[in-house]
Amino acid sequence: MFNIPFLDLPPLRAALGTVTLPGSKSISNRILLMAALAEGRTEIHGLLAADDTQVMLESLRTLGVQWTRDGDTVTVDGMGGRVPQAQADLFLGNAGTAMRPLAAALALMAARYGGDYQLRGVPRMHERPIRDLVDALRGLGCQVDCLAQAGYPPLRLTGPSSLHLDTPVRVRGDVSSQFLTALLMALPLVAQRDVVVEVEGELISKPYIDITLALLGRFGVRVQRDGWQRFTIPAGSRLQSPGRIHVEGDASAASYFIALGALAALGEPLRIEGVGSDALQGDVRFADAAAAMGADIRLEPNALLVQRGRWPLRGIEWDCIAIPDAAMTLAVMALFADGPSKLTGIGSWRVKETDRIAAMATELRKLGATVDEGPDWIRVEPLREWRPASIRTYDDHRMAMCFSLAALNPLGGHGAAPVRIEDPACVAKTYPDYFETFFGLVQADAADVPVICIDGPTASGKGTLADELAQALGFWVLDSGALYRATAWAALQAGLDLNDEAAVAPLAATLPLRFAGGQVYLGEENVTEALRQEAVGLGASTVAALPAVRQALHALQLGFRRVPGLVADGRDMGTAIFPDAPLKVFLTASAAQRAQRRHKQLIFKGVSANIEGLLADLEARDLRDKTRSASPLKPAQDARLLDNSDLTIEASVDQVLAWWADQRPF
Ligand SMILES: Nc1ncnc2c1ncn2[C@@H]1O[C@H](COP(=O)(O)OP(=O)(O)OP(=O)(O)O)[C@@H](O)[C@H]1O
Ligand SMILES: Nc1ccn([C@@H]2O[C@H](COP(=O)(O)O)[C@@H](O)[C@H]2O)c(=O)n1
Repeated sequence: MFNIPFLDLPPLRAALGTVTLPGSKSISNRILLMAALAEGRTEIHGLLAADDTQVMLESLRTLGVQWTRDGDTVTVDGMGGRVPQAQADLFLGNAGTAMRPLAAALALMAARYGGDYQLRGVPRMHERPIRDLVDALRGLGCQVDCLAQAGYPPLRLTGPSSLHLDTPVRVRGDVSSQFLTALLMALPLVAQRDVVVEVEGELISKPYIDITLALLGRFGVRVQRDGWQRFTIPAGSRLQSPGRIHVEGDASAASYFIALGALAALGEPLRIEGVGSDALQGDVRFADAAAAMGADIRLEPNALLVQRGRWPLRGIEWDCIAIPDAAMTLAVMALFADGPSKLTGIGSWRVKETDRIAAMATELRKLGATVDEGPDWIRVEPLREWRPASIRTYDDHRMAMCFSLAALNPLGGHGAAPVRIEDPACVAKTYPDYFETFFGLVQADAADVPVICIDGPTASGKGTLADELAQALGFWVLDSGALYRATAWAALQAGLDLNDEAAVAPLAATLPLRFAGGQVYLGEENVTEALRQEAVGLGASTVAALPAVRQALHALQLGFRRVPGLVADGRDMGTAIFPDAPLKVFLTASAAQRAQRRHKQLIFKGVSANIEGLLADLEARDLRDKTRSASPLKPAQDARLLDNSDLTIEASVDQVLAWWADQRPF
């Protein structure tokens, strides 16, 4: 996950590949609660691993539920209808799918057996209305207190109290369908007699109720539904574990990849695995809206294949009442259409993680779009002159994910503009690896992918600086010295003369080199430590003077220029490999300083060394690197010079980040 203040996306032009969706958030949290309330042990496969499921799991543990995790399988020992802990204080973050169902289940538990539970969340959770559920629970006879503001969390649920199950439970359905879901999941706990729930007002997000009913069915509870206004939980209903259950992929998350395919899968379709024609989730109907805009979509039972169909996309008017979450993606797709698009039925956006209508309109306008909004609709004009924009995400995972698609702007107008996503880590709520997955599918012109070059003599701190910059910006790193070191090491292992250009160059061209998890591998062998030996460094500077070796490693280095960007450390990054890089830094420090740093580094690693010897070695290496004919060590003409002899690592990093910030258009 990119846990950084912002993530810059370069302009993107195509998409290709296969994505396997994470488990559905809505299904994961429903199953977790049902498994906890049920009799028996449930093995849940494909559970979403994200913030919203984590708060549910932690809450269940606080309530005394036993569960274990093995990869994406969680095994829950059901508590058989009674919560072990009669008192608990639960923090539920911003997870509506945890707050509402837990409120209903614990209110009924407290009423029936006695108890005292407090449910709280982040400040935004305390602004999200829950009055309709509170009213319904109070109507049932539960004791529910709103601890800050009437109708909003935090809540306190106490008991015992007597329940009135003989008259229908009434709940409003026009603000959030989660209130009805919460009641339907909790009422089997007290269904000694038929319990009837009546919905007041037009029920929104009906497909989510279908999910609830289907999952209740898997747990042995067959709710009778009369239209969308009346639901009966038959007397004697009890939640019983189905044994094993599988969570289907997240259909709302699929919307980003459906859109990606519709916009940018130009030759062959993007394959989206985890949801398909037999999906439970209503958000899979997003595919209908995308198809109406022109996407070419094929449905398989557990997969979607999407590619560009009509182009430009068609502007649409669409009632999104059944797909409120996925509908946000349509608003960004609308920028690529041939006419305006109007999305209606999205009043619930106002009470989600943020006021999504206001947030969407504000951020689309930053890109240059013309947007109108109403209480429950938004209208978006297509965009031709895109502006680089820094997109605020409002602690809303869906804002971050759907605005990633704006980086495809070269497909939808003139020019090519980078897009900045602020607080990209907000995707942790439902899809921690979203950006890594997205980057694995998209393609950019190499020239659009930014590179920061850090060249300079040995032990000046290039590697350290490059790693810190890459971490701060979410970029890849190229330690080009490792390529020359690996060549030298492999040549030494093969008993070659390091000056034998004809023998060493073919070795460099076919190095089975792999970087993974901060380690360097040659074939299956981890050579990270071996390559850092001083003798190998000296050998590297010998083979690096051979033009055929440099030529052999050239294409390999270019391959590191990948979305979202690269920090490249070496000797000729700015002069020979990435001459078009937008920022080149030539990093130096006095030879004495560098010898001291290297000495300290080696002593720290437990390698004995003396400063005089190190100084002599590094001066010899500097001389060879500077005086060789092929790509000698020297600053690029447009490089910024940074002498860090008297700078801390932090100060050097800040300086380069400041130079970088100056160049960005945000
Ligand atoms: N500004 C700095 N102040 C003090 N120490 C530093 C500074 N920058 C780097 N160092 C330290 O100097 C040592 C050498 O740094 P590093 O390995 O990053 O250099 P390098 O230029 O990449 O070397 P090489 O070219 O040999 O790979 C490390 O121990 C690092 O922590
Ligand atoms: N772009 C580069 C990088 C390195 N070299 C040569 O490799 C030697 C080892 O590099 P380190 O950065 O790992 O110390 C170095 O002394 C150079 O001779 C190079 O030529 N070009």
